[in-house]
Amino acid sequence: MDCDVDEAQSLGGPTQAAPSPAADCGTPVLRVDGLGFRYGARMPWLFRDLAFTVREGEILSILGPNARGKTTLLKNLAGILKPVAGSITVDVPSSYVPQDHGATSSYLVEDMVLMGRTRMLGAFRSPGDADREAARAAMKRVGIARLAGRSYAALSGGQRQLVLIARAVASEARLLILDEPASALDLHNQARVLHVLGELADLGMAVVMTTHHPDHALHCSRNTLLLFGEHDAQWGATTSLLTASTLSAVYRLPIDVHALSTPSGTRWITVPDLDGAPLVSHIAPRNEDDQVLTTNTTDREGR
Ligand SMILES: Nc1ncnc2c1ncn2[C@@H]1O[C@H](COP(=O)(O)OP(=O)(O)OP(=O)(O)O)[C@@H](O)[C@H]1O
Repeated sequence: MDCDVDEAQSLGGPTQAAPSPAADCGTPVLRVDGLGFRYGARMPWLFRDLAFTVREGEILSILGPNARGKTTLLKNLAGILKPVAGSITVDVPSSYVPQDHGATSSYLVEDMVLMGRTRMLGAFRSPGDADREAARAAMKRVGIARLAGRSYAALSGGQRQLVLIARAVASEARLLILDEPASALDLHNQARVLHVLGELADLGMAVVMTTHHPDHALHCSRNTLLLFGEHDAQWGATTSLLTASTLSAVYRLPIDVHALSTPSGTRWITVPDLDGAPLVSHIAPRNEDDQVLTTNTTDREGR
């Protein structure tokens, strides 16, 4: 089979040109072209001219500092926000799992997961045995079968996160869009969720997820999108993109990347120097202090 190799996409960068995205034979299910967004005409652009592709069976990680627009990008991909520029093409049913776990619902967990079947049922059909079985299978896959009879509102934040992931799995979407799916989870459940996402990808599902864990991206994502400002985004093969120098520049913190040889292959781990954090806040976007990030800022007018 012939494999298309996508063009490398680099919108400037902290240290180097973006490496090419990894080649893949899967069919593209999500195509983003020239995407730009800002929350109002007088607001700064969060990102501009983004272009990337996600294929069936691929997990794309989106990384970047706080407030750089990762959630906003996911909301664009999920159709919750309308792009201000450019286009998004989604060729398969998708399901969005938000970062917020606000629990106002008094539904049982099994009913929450069953809601994932709504797209298949349409407006007027009640769930049948097959739908209940799909919901049960999704809960089992995510490891929350024992929570089925519990009230969703009475769960911990991490448990609710797993329920929402199970609901997305039950929906049989072919593209999962997940906002920090491991953020509220303990180490065991982080590993579990990454494992489940890997299994789903093996079955041909495409996954787009944001994460603050470079290790998670290195573990499971062929390609990564680094988002750190209007003029600074890179899309490329994860192991080539997430180097010590790039991560250190993006997060403004000395970060080492180590390769560990394990029986199942090379594992990459990132080690931040927690004493190396500058005293200035890293949260405020695009102020004068942020210039340290943009050592290789591209002149957008020249493109
Ligand atoms: N509805 C909104 N109206 C105006 N500005 C918004 C709105 N939602 C988010 N923002 C702003 O857009 C910027 C990007 O927010 P977003 O939540 O997309 O960032 P993020 O990269 O996901 O952040 P984090 O890593 O902290 O979750 C922030 O400065 C935020 O305050």
